[in-house]
Amino acid sequence: MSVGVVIPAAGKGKRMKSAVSKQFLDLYGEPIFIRTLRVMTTHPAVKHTVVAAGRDEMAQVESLLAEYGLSSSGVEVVPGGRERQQSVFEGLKRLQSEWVLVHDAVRPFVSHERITALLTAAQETGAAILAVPVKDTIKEVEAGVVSHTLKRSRLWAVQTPQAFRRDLLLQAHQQADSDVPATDDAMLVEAIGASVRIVAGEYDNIKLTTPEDWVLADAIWKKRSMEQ
Ligand SMILES: Nc1ccn([C@@H]2O[C@H](COP(=O)(O)OP(=O)(O)OP(=O)(O)O)[C@@H](O)[C@H]2O)c(=O)n1
Ligand SMILES: C[C@](O)(CO)[C@H](O)COP(=O)(O)O
Repeated sequence: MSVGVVIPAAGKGKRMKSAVSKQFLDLYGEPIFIRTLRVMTTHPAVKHTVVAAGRDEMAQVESLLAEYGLSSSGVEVVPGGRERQQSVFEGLKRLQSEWVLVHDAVRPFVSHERITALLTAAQETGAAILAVPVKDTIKEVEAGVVSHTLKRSRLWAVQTPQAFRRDLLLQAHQQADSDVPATDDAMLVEAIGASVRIVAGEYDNIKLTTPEDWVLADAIWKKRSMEQ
């Protein structure tokens, strides 16, 4: 199975409120995105990885790839876009593999076991995503008032990686409605009528987004260290 990876890493991390873009923040001795790349590039199915970096951060990414020994791991850097969707599209255009994984640079805790399960599921319908059942009750709100309570048993919190047949994802990006930025790639594939398979993720496959997430990251890191 030939798999290429797109790592969108061109965000500014506004919600993290950090001095530097959060993907560069240190996570126990290595930048977050380096830890994420190490997981993805060491999966046996992965042959080529493209990092979509901020235009003003490309040299920094290239330098860190060299510093942490990832330059010769089939990792290429391209300029990302103003929205995550554009960054993914730029990376996707560089891949030739039959299958593609799209994975946030700031999700360093995904496991090879879940990546393998995701790739297996994707081969059934051409698209599969990791997700976990929602634990809280979710409500729609309009003008500060609840307008609708969603049926929790049908709700999943979506993660990455997301796996697709490359030609399907390329078609989805090419046909995307640019007026409605997609917050994940599955949304684009759904929009062209493809079935997206849900694969059980892990609750510790968190996306580092706000300062509070560091507490979680620390606990996950310590738990993993004790298990080794
Ligand atoms: N124009 C963008 C925006 C986001 N991303 C990437 O998409 C992933 C998930 O996005 P998110 O967590 O929202 O990161 P930011 O956009 O940086 O965060 P914020 O919304 O708080 O600014 C991150 O790896 C981020 O670097 C990207 O490649 N290009
Ligand atoms: C793709 C994603 O991680 C799935 O939950 C999420 O939609 C990314 O959102 P962000 O605002 O770009 O972090």
